Amino acid sequence: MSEERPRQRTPWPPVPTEPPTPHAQAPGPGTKLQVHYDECFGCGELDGGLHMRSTVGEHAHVHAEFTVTEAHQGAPGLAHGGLLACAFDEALGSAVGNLLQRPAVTGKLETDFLRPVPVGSTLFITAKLDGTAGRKIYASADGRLDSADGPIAVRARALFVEVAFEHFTSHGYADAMERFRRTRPQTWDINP
Ligand SMILES: CCCCCCCCCCCCCC(=O)SCCNC(=O)CCNC(=O)[C@H](O)C(C)(C)COP(=O)(O)OP(=O)(O)OC[C@H]1O[C@@H](n2cnc3c(N)ncnc32)[C@H](O)[C@@H]1OP(=O)(O)O
Repeated sequence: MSEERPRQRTPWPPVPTEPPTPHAQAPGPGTKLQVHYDECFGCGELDGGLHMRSTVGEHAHVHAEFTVTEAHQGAPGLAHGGLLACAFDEALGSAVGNLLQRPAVTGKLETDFLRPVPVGSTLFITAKLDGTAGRKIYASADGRLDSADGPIAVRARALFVEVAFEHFTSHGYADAMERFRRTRPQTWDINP
């Protein structure tokens, strides 16, 4: 189960990109990121949610931790892969949204599950921005077992696509922007 084991991987990002430039008002290293929406399954306050919290690291990285509980099992004593993918979606989305301050949704999310993740373990996830190409934002993340320098258990790569705020109001709740602002008043006053 060495993390050096070669795996067939396609080039990433898959298209030519610009370097990702954090927004001038992006939170700096050490900032503990706020919940972006209090009913979010990943970071919100919902019973049964993942309750993930993220912190901005150096070099436009975002660090998140996800502790696997009995409520997250797939096989006995082991995390469900789909739930792990969800934790990565949250960490990657948090990096994209907070560092670029651009509203974006996940268009594609790819995960490599390299090691089993047992109940009681904590995944230390580091997400980073890899490049942008117009509305397309590429990001990737590693999840290490039980410490920031533990073995990599899960890797993920994602494409986020920037959307207008109308994406949320026309496909979700009509009052989506009020709901976002109720949780984080200033963030959603930015112009996309
Ligand atoms: C702002 C402050 C934020 C604060 C913090 C926030 C934290 C958030 C944390 C939350 C975390 C949780 C986050 C969540 O859970 S987000 C929820 C899960 N995601 C969704 O619901 C998204 C559903 N999909 C859509 O709405 C549309 O399909 C989108 C908007 C994605 C694109 O439809 P649209 O009609 O608008 O655009 P387009 O189709 O012309 O595509 C545009 C470009 O993208 C390329 N493309 C698209 N899809 C794929 C694909 N699968 N593989 C490869 N490429 C793909 C496409 O080829 C094109 O490229 P090009 O031809 O231009 O070269």
